[in-house]
Amino acid sequence: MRRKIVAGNWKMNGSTELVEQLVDPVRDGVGALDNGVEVVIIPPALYARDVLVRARGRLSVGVQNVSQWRSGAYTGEVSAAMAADLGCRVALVGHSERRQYFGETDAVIAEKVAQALSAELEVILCVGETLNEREAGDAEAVVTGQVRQGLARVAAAQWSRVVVAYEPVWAIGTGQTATAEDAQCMHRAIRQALAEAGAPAETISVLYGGSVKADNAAALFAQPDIDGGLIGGASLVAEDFLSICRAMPAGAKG
Ligand SMILES: O=C[C@H](O)COP(=O)(O)O
Repeated sequence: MRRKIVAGNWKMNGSTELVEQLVDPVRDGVGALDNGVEVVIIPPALYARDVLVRARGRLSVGVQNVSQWRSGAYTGEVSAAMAADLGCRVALVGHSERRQYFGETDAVIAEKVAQALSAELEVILCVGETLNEREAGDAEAVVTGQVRQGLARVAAAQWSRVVVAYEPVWAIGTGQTATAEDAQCMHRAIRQALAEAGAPAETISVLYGGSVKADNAAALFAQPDIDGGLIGGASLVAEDFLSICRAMPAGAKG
């Protein structure tokens, strides 16, 4: 059986005011759900503590990035151990915006995954192809390669803290979503790649991200290999985010 997860990545958005307006209604709304979904808020690291003091129950808190180094003279970096020390449960690693704007390679991402897991955090590894890669027919090879390389250093005992998020880059923030069927195909391929990497693939949650909204979430979450969502823009409005959490079907996955 797999965990069903909806994570809200605020990206570089938010303020003290947004934390005050959004977290309590989301927490209370999640508390009233009976579909078994676990919900994560992933604010900018500076607001993690403010979100943490308001989050409880099935609402947990994550960070959007961690350093590939454990500690030391790395000005501006936030370590996985610091995030764990604060009470965060989850680290997002390898988001396409980190790959695109900060030059993160699969090798660096593998280091970050290792740091997060050794700090006892859960990891959501983000993977996804660009439009050019899809049009060239390379989408599956690119995505499964990112899975293999990003998770190359995961030890056998750590797989229970690994989640993968498939986000086609062309669908992020564009209003374009992969069809539920296309997303399902890629999720199946990701699960196959996980199995080939020696992971207990049928137990690992694979989330979909990229313009997920209240009106397309149910069709995506109904697919057998889509175990939840990684939500950007729609996670900044409590009612939009909660509608997506509510779209998760009640039955077991996997
Ligand atoms: O991390 C979240 C994703 O990049 C999706 O963002 P979006 O829902 O705004 O398309």
